Amino acid sequence: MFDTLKLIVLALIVFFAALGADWARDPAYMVHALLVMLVAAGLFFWQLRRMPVEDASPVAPAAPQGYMDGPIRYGVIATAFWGVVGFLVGTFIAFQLAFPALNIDWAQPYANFGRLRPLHTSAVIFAFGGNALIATSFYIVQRTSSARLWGGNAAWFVFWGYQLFIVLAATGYLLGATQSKEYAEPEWYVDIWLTIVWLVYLAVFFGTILKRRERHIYVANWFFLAFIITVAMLHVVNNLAIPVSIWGSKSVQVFAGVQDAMTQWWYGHNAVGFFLTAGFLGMMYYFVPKQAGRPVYSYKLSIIHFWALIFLYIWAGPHHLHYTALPDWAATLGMVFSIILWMPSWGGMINGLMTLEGAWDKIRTDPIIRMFVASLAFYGMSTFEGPMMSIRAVNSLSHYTDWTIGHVHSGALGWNGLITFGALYFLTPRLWGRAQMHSMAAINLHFWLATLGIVLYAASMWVSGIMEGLMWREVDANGFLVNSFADTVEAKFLMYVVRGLGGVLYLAGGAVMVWNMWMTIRAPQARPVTVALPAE
Ligand code: HEM
Ligand code: HEM
Ligand SMILES: [Cu+2]
Repeated sequence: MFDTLKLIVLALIVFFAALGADWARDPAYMVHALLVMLVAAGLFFWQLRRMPVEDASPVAPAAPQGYMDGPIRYGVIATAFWGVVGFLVGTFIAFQLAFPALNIDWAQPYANFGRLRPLHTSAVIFAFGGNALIATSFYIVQRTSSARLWGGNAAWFVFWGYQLFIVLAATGYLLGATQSKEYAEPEWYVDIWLTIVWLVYLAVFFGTILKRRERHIYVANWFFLAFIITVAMLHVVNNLAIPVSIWGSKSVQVFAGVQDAMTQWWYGHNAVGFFLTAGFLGMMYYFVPKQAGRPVYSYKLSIIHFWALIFLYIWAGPHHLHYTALPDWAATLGMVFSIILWMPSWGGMINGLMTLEGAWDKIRTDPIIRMFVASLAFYGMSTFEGPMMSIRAVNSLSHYTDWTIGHVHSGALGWNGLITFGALYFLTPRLWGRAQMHSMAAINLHFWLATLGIVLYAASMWVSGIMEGLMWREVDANGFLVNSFADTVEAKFLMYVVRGLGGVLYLAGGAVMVWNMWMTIRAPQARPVTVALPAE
């Protein structure tokens, strides 16, 4: 009965998607409708073939046992795949900025900087970071709750639904569909789809916590839960829009003017705070103690900095809107909260680093631990730099310059990137039942390629950012501006090349990791995959 219903729904989706493709008002909508039609048709036939013939034996299949690691294995591969794609596009747009001729004529308008930039930011944040968060949260919540993922195949829906979201978003950008909100570029129907997937994700995660067999909810799960709930709220409010037509991708924002700007940066800043910070802290609180073989340094500190972090982050958004039409008091509020935010941020860093107390020698001997430590160091750096940049006087120099880009990437490449690599190295052997990663030397090489890449990236952007900021405000004795905008662009050329080379190194490190993961997965199995059953 339920299976037949599924078939009917899928057939309806195929029908309406075909209609949408025919009546589409723009190319992005048409391509997306065709894509949805193909996916739904594929699912229709898959479902049809799975349905039992009439007199099939009535024996019910045994209820699955143990942890549900299938979607996590796929998530680990997806994380590595989208990571390399995102780094590749990042490196390409970095060279586009240095050599504008790379906006190749015949590939216009699809491959110009304007369309590839959001492709990069979404690929690294949502595809690479998002898959890492979903996979690790599913892994961690099961182990720390001694329970199998709630909701049966819902976890598979979350995985595949999320990949569909990524493909719709990415192809949409290339075809010119965007609502022009940074980190929230996808158009209305893609947003609706993500909302559905995200609510199922929340249900699976929270359902697993509810059926846990441990009395205690481990602190990593608090961070993941805060991340999932807050991102749902941010996503829905920031994407409130009215479509111009249900057969087209264009929509109109509900908010206008400065209200729209404030909503956007409330979203944008908390995407950093909850997606790139709280979720990744959840990862940190599981993998660092596990890999170090030590308990968390201070459980009390983890609780205090958790509540401080989520309370403070939400107010800091206006630091993105200094010297705009936003009222001064609001900008001051954002600035003050940003400065206070330094403390709980460092609380997290200290808790992570001090977990190594008594095991400091591991930094020398264990390349995975070294990745975690470097990641925490970059987290500490960018959460010191951020509060500083929130101060109005500093922001008047840094805003609109490459300093911001340097800040972003010391956090993104250093903190988010390195901790994810460490987590992938931790998970791959365990999920595929191998004794350890294929090559420790390759992890070491990856560490140095990535670190050197970050250093080149951040250093070149600090130099070029502060230089252009100072050049823009330089005036002569009569009060006239000394430099034209083009002068600053010219002056930055060398720094852009250095940044691009940093990207090449970081990308090369990613390629080494993919090779290492591939070799590990291919190696003969050392122990059974289901190592542990949820404790009864
Ligand atoms: C190979 C590595 C990478 C390279 C070469 C690279 C390069 C770039 C470039 C050239 C830009 C545009 C800058 C501009 O418009 O002036 C950019 C923007 C951005 N990238 Fe990356 N990127 C890399 C990795 C990452 C990763 C791993 C993340 C996140 C996890 C990330 C997040 C971002 C964000 C958020 C922006 C927008 C910044 C802003 O608007 O202020 N990038 N990247
Ligand atoms: C206490 C922590 C932090 C504070 C107070 C903070 C503050 C700031 C400030 C003031 C800006 C510049 C706004 C502008 O002039 O336009 C900024 C930009 C940014 N920061 Fe942070 N930051 C923090 C941590 C981080 C971390 C850890 C990451 C990444 C993992 C990050 C990612 C970003 C991104 C992506 C932008 C660029 C937004 C855009 O304009 O597109 N921040 N941050
Ligand atoms: Cu911010």
